[in-house]
Amino acid sequence: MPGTPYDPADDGAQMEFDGRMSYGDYLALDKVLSAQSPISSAHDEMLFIIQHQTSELWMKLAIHELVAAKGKIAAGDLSPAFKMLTRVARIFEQLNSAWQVLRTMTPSEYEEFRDQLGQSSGFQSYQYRAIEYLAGNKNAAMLRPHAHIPEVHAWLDGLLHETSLYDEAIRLLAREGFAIDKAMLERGPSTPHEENESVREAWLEVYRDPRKHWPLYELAEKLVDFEDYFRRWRFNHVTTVERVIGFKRGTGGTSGVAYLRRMLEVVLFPELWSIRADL
Ligand code: HEM
Ligand SMILES: N[C@@H](CC(=O)c1ccccc1NC=O)C(=O)O
Repeated sequence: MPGTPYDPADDGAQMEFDGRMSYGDYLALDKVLSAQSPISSAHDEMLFIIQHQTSELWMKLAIHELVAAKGKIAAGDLSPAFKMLTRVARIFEQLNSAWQVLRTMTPSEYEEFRDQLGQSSGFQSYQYRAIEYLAGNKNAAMLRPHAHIPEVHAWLDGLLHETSLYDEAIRLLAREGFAIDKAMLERGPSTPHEENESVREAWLEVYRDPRKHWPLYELAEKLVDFEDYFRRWRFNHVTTVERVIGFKRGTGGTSGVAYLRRMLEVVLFPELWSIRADL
């Protein structure tokens, strides 16, 4: 009715929360929204903090999905693993779009607070390292920046020594009857996977007759999708870094863009890429 302000309570909206769980209670918004504490007076520092915090939240979900997907592959229960891996790819798609927000920050704006960051850097993101370990990019040297937080170090060390998502896919190939080298199956999982002929042969067979091996074929494509989006994340990162700090050294102590370009060469699932030339 004109002139009468609408009151959603008339429609049944709950308006009182004494003793009842509210939206903010459930989501612990008191904690989440009080965790942004800029250390400078630069306007863009809030953007920088929120960009990283939201990335870390999405990474938390990606880890949750990757751990579960690995378990499902190990159990031979592929359908739920497919859903989880699709979700991980979508998370990376989301993180890839998010760079557009950060890119609105110019070098001059970043320089207003960069010095205050000290030696902190995304290089020390333990969730990022966890994702790399889960995917199979195992490098024990990356544990060192976490020695000062024993629980985090122990968690990452555990992931370093556990099988990766790809190790589990290869074990599944063996269980499905493909002739996978024994050494491949028995290797300690704390070193990075290196391209292996028996694994290549197995995936080739899968791709040459998808209908016969549909679940493995679908698994392979989910893995490729994940790696595809992950590569795009690395590329977006290095391009944003070049745009914002050029070829300056990183606060984490690395050469910066040169280091990140080197990381673009990482291949998580080499056989799944190399067989494409033979199909
Ligand atoms: C203006 C924005 C950014 C700049 C200038 C920047 C710069 C850098 C640089 C130079 C490095 C190399 C390590 C070092 O510091 O020496 C690095 C690593 C890293 N950054 Fe960023 N970064 C930015 C935004 C982000 C964002 C939004 C994230 C998301 C969480 C992120 C995550 C990482 C990760 C995970 C690494 C380690 C990569 C690896 O070791 O492969 N960075 N960053
Ligand atoms: N490595 C960046 C600093 C940086 O980007 C950063 C610093 C603290 C927390 C997160 C960061 N993001 C990604 O590396 C730089 O060299 O400017």
